[in-house]
Amino acid sequence: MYSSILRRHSSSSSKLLCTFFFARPMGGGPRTFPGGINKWQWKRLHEKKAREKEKRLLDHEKQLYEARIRSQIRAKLAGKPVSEFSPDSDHPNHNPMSPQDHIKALADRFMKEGAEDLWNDDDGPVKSPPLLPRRPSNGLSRQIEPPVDLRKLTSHGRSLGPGNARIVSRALKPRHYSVQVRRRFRRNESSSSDDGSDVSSGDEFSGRLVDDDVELRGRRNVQKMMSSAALGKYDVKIKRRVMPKSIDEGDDFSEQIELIRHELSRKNLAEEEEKGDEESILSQKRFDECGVSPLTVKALSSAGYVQMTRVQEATLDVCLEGKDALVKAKTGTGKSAAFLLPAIEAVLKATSSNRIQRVPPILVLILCPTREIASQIAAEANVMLKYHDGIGVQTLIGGTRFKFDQKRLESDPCQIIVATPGRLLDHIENKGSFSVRLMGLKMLVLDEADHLLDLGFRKDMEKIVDCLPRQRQSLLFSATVPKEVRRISQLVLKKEHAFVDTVGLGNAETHAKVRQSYLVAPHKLHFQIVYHLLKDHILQVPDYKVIVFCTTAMVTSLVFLLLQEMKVNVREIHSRKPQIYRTRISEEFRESKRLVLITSDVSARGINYPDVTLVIQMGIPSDREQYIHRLGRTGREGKEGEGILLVAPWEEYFLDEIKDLPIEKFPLPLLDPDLKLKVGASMDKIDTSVKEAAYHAWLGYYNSIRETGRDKTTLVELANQFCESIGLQKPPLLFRKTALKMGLKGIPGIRIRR
Ligand SMILES: Nc1ncnc2c1ncn2[C@@H]1O[C@H](COP(=O)(O)OP(=O)(O)OP(=O)(O)O)[C@@H](O)[C@H]1O
Repeated sequence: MYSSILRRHSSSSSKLLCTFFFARPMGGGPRTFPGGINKWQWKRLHEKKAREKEKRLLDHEKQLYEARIRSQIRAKLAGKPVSEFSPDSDHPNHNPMSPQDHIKALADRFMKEGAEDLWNDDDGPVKSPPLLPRRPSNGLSRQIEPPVDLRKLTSHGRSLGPGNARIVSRALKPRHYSVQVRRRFRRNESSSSDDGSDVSSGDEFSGRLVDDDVELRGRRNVQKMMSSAALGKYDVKIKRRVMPKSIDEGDDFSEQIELIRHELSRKNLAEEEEKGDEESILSQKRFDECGVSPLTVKALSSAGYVQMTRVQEATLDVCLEGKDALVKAKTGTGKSAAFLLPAIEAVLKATSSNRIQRVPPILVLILCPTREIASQIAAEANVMLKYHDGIGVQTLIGGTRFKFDQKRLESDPCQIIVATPGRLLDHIENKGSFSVRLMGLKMLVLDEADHLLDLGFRKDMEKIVDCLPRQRQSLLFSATVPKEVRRISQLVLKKEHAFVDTVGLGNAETHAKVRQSYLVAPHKLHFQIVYHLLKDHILQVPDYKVIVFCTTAMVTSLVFLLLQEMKVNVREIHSRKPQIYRTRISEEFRESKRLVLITSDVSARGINYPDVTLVIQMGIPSDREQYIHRLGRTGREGKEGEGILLVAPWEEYFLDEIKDLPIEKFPLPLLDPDLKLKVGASMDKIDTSVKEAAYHAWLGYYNSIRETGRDKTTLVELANQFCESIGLQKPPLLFRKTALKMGLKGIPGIRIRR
C-alpha cells in the first residue's frame, strides 16, 4: 500500500514539475515533442533506444568474435597462417597439421584472453584423457606430444587461469598459482587422471597457509574459469588429432619418441622421489636457518634434531610473526616442537625488554587434555631450554598435590606453564597471585585443540580464557580439526587468524605407511581374537610393541588381567590408576620393546611412544577423531605401522564415519579350538567385582554414544551379551539412581539394587 501511495505521489509530483517546466520556457528545447509526449518521456524513449542499440552491437561483436575464433581453429587445422583466413572463407582447407602445431593450436586457443568462455562440457575437461599419458601407446597421435614444446608454448608470458591450466596440460607447470588453488585442482583430477605429474609437484604434505580470504578468492576464481560458453561443434576433438598415415612417410619420429620416453621416465622418477618425500616428515630446512635463538638450535642439535619437520617449517614463520594460528598436521609429525619453538622465542622477546617485576609473569601457557601429554611437553621444552639460563617450565596437572604445585610456583617462578585445564582452574580460583601472573601472558597454546574445545572441556576453557589478557597470541594444534571446532576456535583465536593445514583438504588424515583393517565378530569372540592377533604379531615382529585400546578404564582393567593371566607381557594405563603408577608405566613403555600396553583413551592422543608396531582398537572409539588419534600412536615420525579395529556386528555403523580412510575389511582369523577353553579358564580366575565394574562401565560408555544410546532396550540386550562374554551368569545390579540417570529404569534386562 505504501509503495502504491508513493508511486502515485511521485507521478503526480513529476506531472507538477513538468507543468512548471513547460509553462515557462527555459531557453533550451521545444515544449512538446513528436507524438505529443513531454521532454522527460522523450528522453527516456531515447535512452531506451540507445541501450537496445548498444546491446545489438555487443551481440554482433560477440558473434564476430566467435566466428573469428572458429576460423582461426580451422586455419590452424589446415596448417595455414591465420591471416589467410577470413571468418567467412568458403573453402576452409582441412589439411593435416603438424603435431606441434596441433598442440600449439590447442594451447593457444586456451591462452587467449577470455578463452575460459570457450570451454564447455563437450570439451571434456575432466573426463578427457590426459594429453600426456604415463606410457605412450603405439598410436602416433599420443606419442607426439612432447612436453618440451608445451613448455615453450607457455613461455609467452601469458597468464593462465587455473581453469585453463587444467585443460592445456599438467605439463605446462603453471608455477604462479597459489598452492591451495593447485591443490584443489589436483584433488579434482586425481580420480580421473593417471598422470597428475605436474600438480603433484605442489608438495602434498608441505605447509599450506590457508588464509580464509585467499581460500575464498581461489574458489571464486575456479568458478569464474569454469564458465560454460562454448565453441560448440567447431571445437577440436581428440579424434581429429589422429595422424593420417601419409604424414609418416618421410618423417622420422624416432628421435622425438625417444625424447618423449626420456622425458616421461624423468617425470616418473621425479614423481617417485616426491612420493617418497611426502611420506617423510622432515623438510629440507634446518633449524639454524629458521631464525630461532642459536641457543635453542644448539640444544636441538645436541638432542639430534637438525632438520625441521614439515609442520615445523610450515608454521614457524606465522607463529614468529605473532599471528594467531590454527594448525592441523598428522599425528607424530612434530607438532609439539612446532609450538615450543615460537613459545621460547616469545619468552626471549618478552624478557629482553627486561623490566624487573616483583612477581614475574607467566609468559606462555600451554594447555593439554591429559597429564601424560603435559609431562611429555614439559620434558621436550626442557630439552630445548638446555642452554637458556633463566627460562623455566613447570607442569600443573591433576593427580599431584596442589600444595606442592604452589610451593614450586613460589620458589621457582618460571615463564612457561604446561597444564591440564582442571588443575589450572584450581590455581586460578584459589590463588589470586597466580591470576595476576597470568595477566602478563604473551602466548596461549592449545595442544589437541579440538579435544580441549570439546564439550567435556568447554566450560573450563571458557573460564580460563576469561582470565587471560586479550592482547596475546593464541596457537591451536591438532591432528584433527572437525568443522565445528573451527567455528568454536573463535573462542580463543582472533578473527584474522591463519589456518595452516599440512594434511590438505580431501587427503587422509592418517599415514599412508600405516596399514589399516577391521574385523567384525560377535562379542563372545573378541577376547579370543585379540589374543590370536597378539600371538600372531609377536611371532611375526620380534621387536613388537603393541597398544590395545579399550572402551573404558574398567574394561581396560579386565582385558589387562585376562591377558596377564594368559601369559602375555602386558601393562595397563587408565584413569583409575594413580598418577605415579601411570607415569611409571608410561615411561617403561616408552623405553621398552616386546611389550603390550592395554589402555583406555588416556593414551589416545598426543602421547609419543616411539616404534609402536601395532594398535588394536577393541570396540568402536567415541568418534572418528578418536579413531585417528588412537591409530596415530603407531607409524610416528614417518615410520611404518599397523592398525586393527575390532567391532561387533552392531557396531559396524561406525565404519561409515571412517569410510574415506584407507581401511580394509579382514576376514576372521581361524581360531584355535583350544583358545575358547583357554580364554574361559583365564576369565574364570578374574575377580567378579572387576567384571561387574566392566559391565557398568560398558553400559555407561555405549549409553553415552548417540547412535547406540538411543534404543535403550537393544542397548541393555547387547550389554547382557557382553556380560555373558566375560563369564557373568547374570547382569550385575545397578543403583536405582544410576539407572535413572542413564534412562534405563524399567528397561527389561536391567536389574536394580534393592
Ligand atoms: N625436527 C625433528 N626432527 C626429528 N624428530 C623430531 C623433530 N621434531 C619432532 N620430532 C620427533 O617426532 C616425534 C613426534 O613428535 P610429537 O610428539 O611432537 O608429534 P605430534 O605431531 O605432536 O603427535 P600427536 O598428534 O600424536 O600429538 C617425537 O619423537 C619427536 O621427538
